[in-house]
Amino acid sequence: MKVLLTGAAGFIGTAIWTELVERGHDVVAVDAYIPQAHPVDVAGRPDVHRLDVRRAGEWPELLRGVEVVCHQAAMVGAGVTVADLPAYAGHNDLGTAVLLAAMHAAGVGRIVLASSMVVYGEGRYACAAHGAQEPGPRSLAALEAGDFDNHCPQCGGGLTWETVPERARLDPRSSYAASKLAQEHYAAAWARQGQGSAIALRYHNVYGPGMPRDTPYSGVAAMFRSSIEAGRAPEVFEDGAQMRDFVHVGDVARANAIAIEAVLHAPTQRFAAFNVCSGRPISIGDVARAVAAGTGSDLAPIVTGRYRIGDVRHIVASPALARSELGFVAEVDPLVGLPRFATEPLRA
Ligand SMILES: O=c1ccn([C@@H]2O[C@H](COP(=O)(O)OP(=O)(O)O[C@H]3O[C@H](CO)[C@@H](O)[C@H](O)[C@H]3O)[C@@H](O)[C@H]2O)c(=O)[nH]1
Repeated sequence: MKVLLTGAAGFIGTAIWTELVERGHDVVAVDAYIPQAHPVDVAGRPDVHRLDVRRAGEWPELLRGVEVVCHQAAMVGAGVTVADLPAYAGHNDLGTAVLLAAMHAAGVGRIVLASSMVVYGEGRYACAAHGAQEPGPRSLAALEAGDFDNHCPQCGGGLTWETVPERARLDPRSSYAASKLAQEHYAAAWARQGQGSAIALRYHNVYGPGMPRDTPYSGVAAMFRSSIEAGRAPEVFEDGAQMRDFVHVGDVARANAIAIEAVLHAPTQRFAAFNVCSGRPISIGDVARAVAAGTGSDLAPIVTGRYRIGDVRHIVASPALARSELGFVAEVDPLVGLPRFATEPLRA
């Protein structure tokens, strides 16, 4: 199958590219031009077509004969400042819209889109007395007082977290999250109007070799190992009990390959979203301990009680729909993958 892969030179794109080639697919590798804090250097890579993702004129030639597009190119991270808003909208929203229009014009009707768990906002919660709850953002006063947990809006009591299914309420809370949800909406509209079919893969916390090193936009696992390499103990925010799902980049690549094969045979006018996660929830404190153990360092993680405004408390995916509909099950347990990640090469 001929697949056009955008973001091919990035951390996740590189892993997908390898997986697709191993499966015998013909890959048109594109590095969509996204000037950001940590640009991917494709100088000296004639196998990667470099273009500005927002420029329509460059797509028709590349899309010739393509059956499925795998769209990974995006500006990532949580949105560090308000000044980032136009960059997220330009590269993620407009970039995707331009690509979808070009696909329609070229008669390419299948797309797999990289989305994110950030479209959910907070995870899912239940109160023992009042059942399912959707807490709003945590107040600054509560965070300042070291009260990191969400509370039941009805009784103020504690909430237990639950895994988030794809049908959960969508509540994007950052510029990045807004742009990821917009990408999903554009893909759904394109599928309906243009007789296409789209699958969005909502990645949870992805880690693995080639991950960008310590930048404001990189994930916490890379930050923890960078701290240790610099001789500093990893700093765990809040109380370290916040829960996430850490999924290995190799599993993410496999999920994309499976989705590409599935979307080719999916009915037209269909949009479907799937969580891509390990299915093995882990606390951030345990992530820090797993990475520290893998480095062999005796620098124990420090729980600082510091916090980031806008962080959600717990966000843990349900892997059930991806398993039942796509047949995707992650292989790498974070308790094995994170210590191993501690000594794998990172991207500068
Ligand atoms: O030095 C640090 C940095 C972060 N954290 C905590 O670690 C957790 C995870 O943080 P992070 O790795 O930044 O991921 P998330 O906040 O879960 O996810 C956001 O940040 C990721 C990295 O940019 C993006 O991939 C996601 O889409 C985006 O939602 C949060 O509770 C942070 O407070 C620490 O304890 N210490």
